[in-house]
Amino acid sequence: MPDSIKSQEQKHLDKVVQKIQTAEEEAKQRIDVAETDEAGIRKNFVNDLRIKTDSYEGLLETALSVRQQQQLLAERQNSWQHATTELSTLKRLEQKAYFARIDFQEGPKSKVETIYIGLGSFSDTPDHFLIYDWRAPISSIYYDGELGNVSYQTPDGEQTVDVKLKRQFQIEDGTIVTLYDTDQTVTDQMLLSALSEHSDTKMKSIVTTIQKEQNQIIRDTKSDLLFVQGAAGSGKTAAILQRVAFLLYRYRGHLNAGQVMLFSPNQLFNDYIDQVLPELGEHNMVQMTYYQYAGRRLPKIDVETLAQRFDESNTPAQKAINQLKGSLNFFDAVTDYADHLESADMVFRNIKFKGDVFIPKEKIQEIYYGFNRNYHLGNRLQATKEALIRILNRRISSEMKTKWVEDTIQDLSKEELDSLYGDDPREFDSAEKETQFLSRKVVMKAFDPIRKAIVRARFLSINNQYVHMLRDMPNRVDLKRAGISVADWNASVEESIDKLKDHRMQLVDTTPYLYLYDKMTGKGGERDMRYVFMDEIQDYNAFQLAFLKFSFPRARFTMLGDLNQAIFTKENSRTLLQELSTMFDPDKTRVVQLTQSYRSTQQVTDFTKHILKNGEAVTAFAREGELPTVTVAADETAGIQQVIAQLKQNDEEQETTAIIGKDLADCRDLTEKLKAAGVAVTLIQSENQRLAPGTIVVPSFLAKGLEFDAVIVWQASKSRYAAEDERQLLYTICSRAMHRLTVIGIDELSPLLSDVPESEFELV
Ligand SMILES: Nc1ncnc2c1ncn2[C@@H]1O[C@H](COP(=O)(O)OP(=O)(O)OP(=O)(O)O)[C@@H](O)[C@H]1O
Repeated sequence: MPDSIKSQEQKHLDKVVQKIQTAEEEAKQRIDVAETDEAGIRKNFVNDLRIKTDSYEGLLETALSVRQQQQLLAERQNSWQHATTELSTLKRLEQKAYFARIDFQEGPKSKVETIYIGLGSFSDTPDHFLIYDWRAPISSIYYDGELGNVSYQTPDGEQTVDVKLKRQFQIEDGTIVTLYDTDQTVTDQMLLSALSEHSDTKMKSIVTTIQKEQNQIIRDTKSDLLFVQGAAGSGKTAAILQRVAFLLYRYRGHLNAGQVMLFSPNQLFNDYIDQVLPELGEHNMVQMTYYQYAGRRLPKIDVETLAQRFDESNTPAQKAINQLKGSLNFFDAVTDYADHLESADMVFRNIKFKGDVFIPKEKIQEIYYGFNRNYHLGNRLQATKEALIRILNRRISSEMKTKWVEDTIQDLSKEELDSLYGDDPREFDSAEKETQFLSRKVVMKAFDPIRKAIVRARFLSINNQYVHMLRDMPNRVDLKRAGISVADWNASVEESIDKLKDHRMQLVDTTPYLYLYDKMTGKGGERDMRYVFMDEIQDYNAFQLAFLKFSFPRARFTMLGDLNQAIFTKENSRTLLQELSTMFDPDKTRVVQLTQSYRSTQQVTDFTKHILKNGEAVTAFAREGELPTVTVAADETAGIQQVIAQLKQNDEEQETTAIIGKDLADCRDLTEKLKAAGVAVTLIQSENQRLAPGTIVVPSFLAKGLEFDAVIVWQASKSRYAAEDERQLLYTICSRAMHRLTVIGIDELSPLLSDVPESEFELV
């Protein structure tokens, strides 16, 4: 690139930066004005306000004046907010005004236009944009195409332009460090340098180097279901975060971050990605793991944790049962069962008062089933509650005459009396009237828990109902076809009952349980949620997906996953896809496949992909690195020595390392031994822990979605990874490495690695 171009661009940049600085000054002034005005209004508010309460007109005048002041304040606050947001965008732009320039022509005769693209828009006059936001429709041409004709979507339809120049900049503190012109033949220099950087405990935005396929995901506005199958490291997570930023921009004013939700694989991952949106000047969306989502609604039940689920070793019968409980078939069966409750079989509980039955369950049942067929579960329950409240109100008078009420009144202390009288006048015509007043108050207070129990539908029993449903299931699903004997099913029901008694539940039961509860109580889901994102979809089951669709009826779904990394559902993940396809309108479903892996060097990607058999396609990105190393240590002590030596080298070369063991027990053991040898490491034991800088030791099931400069696979031995269904797990672990992969087996290496050609690793 000739220096003259660089200096011309620098001149242009200087001009833009100068205008940004002017705009910053203006924004600051507006902030000052708003602050002074606000202080003034508040001060005058007190001085000016004359409270006139002697006449109706006076009251009205006072109210109007308060309202007027409030409006003035709100306006100032609005303009303060606006200017503050603008100032923070300007400050970011001042450092790095833009990262790309595009020259294009709208038609053969039109003149060539130049635009610059950055993290936010900036214009010096309303129609003169010096910088375009990367999310603006026109900016799409930077990501979507090379030179020549490129189309992009505008709110008015598709537009095609002839791109003449595509230039990328690296700018630091207002100075152009480098710039490249790109065309088809040149590898993307910016991407290469972005990918060669060291890992961090926080993910960064990829706005400057979004790739064409990723751009399709980011800018999709049509699909009800956008499904992305993407190889490990293909930027699925990166793409959804930029997609959230895009949607918040595209639907500004109609969509806020609270209406966007991301289900992520674990809390560590939430922690890892939580800076990306703020970096882009947006608020974070609602972020939760499915476990947290379900657990939040089941505060009294201990839901099985990830670690417990990972350690579970199920018999073939249990596996078949879990598979059935996670299927769409089962979802339909629960729906049927719930519909059937409209006419029979709802389980009721007595409403009790002071240990005695107050309204018997038979009575409740009579009321509940007394409404006509037009009543569905939701309004039937509502009508029942209303009827029960009426019964309760009628019982007040008779209860007032009982002995306990009289006794209670006798024993009331002065404070208790005062609180019963409240603000009511204490003048009564007779002592009898006064007793009556107090009796009513005493009874109403005592009935309060009953009132609450009715309002909260405590006369229903979700636990009993769930058990009833499980017992009834053999009538609704074809157990034989699912490969389950009646005896095995019944045994599993008993097991669920035992767990429930102990306030525990397997994850596979939580969703049918919640779904049944929502159906019983007529909940229609959260209608306000507009976009739901689900990462690592391969570890969900179809029931969960159907339930989320039911729970967020107005949301559009973006689901991302990698069938190669199904560490919990294993081979079942393939049936998930089929089931998913029946849940959404095919015309509104879009499937995108990402095969290029950006995370790892070519050498690491080539190695890891040979772990898979019949896996989804993975292509390495041409970034060179060293060959992975494989060691088979004679015993554990030798293995640990190898870990220590490797850590030393990684530290010297400033490569952040994660040592990934299979389960928690292995990781604990290794951590202790490393610490005893004087090596500083942090053990990550649960998904609720924070990611720590420095070397970490982490069990496989918590490493999902994360990445590290260097990975040491601890105990890649036959004793740990031998079963065919552990291939995906081993693949997931190895694919966390960005630059360096060290595989250490003890005694005998895992046979799952035997297909990796010798030329793809170094034996040490
Ligand atoms: N277009 C891009 N520009 C720069 N970096 C990118 C790009 N796409 C992906 N990356 C980087 O590649 C790495 C992997 O991306 P990400 O974690 O989003 O992949 P993933 O598909 O979710 O992977 P996995 O399924 O293995 O968790 C990240 O460091 C991300 O920043």
